[in-house]
Amino acid sequence: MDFESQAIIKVENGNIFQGMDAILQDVNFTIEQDEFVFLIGRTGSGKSSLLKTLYADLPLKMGKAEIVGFSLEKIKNKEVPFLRRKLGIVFQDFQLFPDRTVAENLFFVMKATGWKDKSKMNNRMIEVLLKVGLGDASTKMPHQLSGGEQQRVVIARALINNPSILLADEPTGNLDPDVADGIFRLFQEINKEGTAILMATHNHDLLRKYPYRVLKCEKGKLLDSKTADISINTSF
Ligand SMILES: Nc1ncnc2c1ncn2[C@@H]1O[C@H](COP(=O)(O)OP(=O)(O)OP(=O)(O)O)[C@@H](O)[C@H]1O
Repeated sequence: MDFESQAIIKVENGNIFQGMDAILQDVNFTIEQDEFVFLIGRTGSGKSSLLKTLYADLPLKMGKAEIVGFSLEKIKNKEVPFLRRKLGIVFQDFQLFPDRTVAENLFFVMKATGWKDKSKMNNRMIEVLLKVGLGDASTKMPHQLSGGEQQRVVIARALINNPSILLADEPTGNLDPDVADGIFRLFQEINKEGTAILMATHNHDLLRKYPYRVLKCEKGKLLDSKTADISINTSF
């Protein structure tokens, strides 16, 4: 039996590019199955670029990275949907379809990721909505929900395929502090149930309140609170 902890993400000497521009160099980190990790750094420092590389929206041109069993330096276009099926992605550019109900939004992702059985789809739709505290929202249109509720639907959608890890880019941005707190607590519950979380955030309050591990993009490097002293009090 293997008693070693299970790495969900392992990046070795990774280089993050936007086109020809090197954004982060010599990136090294591992995230284990049960971890909750904040990703911080000033605006433009490379947080989104790193997350996009992890879900294969940007190519890993140099170095090695493994995520949920896929090697990013080798991944082929046709394999990307299979990678994304194993990830939960909560991103600002992955918003809900405004002209479809909550249920239709969730079914859309299910169909795109290979679900076929209508009654299983219906059960899973109800299950993920209950998990995010929106058991009665399935027939609503996104505009009939508050910002925090819409974000919960986005999280429900990310949970559909039981991902091993959630990648979240500013999931509490644009929300009132109380609502942001509720969304954050939801992420904590999801984490306690065994899903790793990598969350990019500018929210100083969260960082002060919850002493999770921190990865910080700074001057083209990725610092890790496991091995470096990262100040979260300075502006970032
Ligand atoms: N689509 C793109 N094409 C070219 N360059 C880009 C693109 N998106 C981002 N960049 C550049 O890559 C660098 C890192 O941006 P990125 O969005 O990863 O930063 P970030 O830390 O997520 O910022 P923020 O906190 O504002 O979201 C910036 O210099 C940015 O201008």
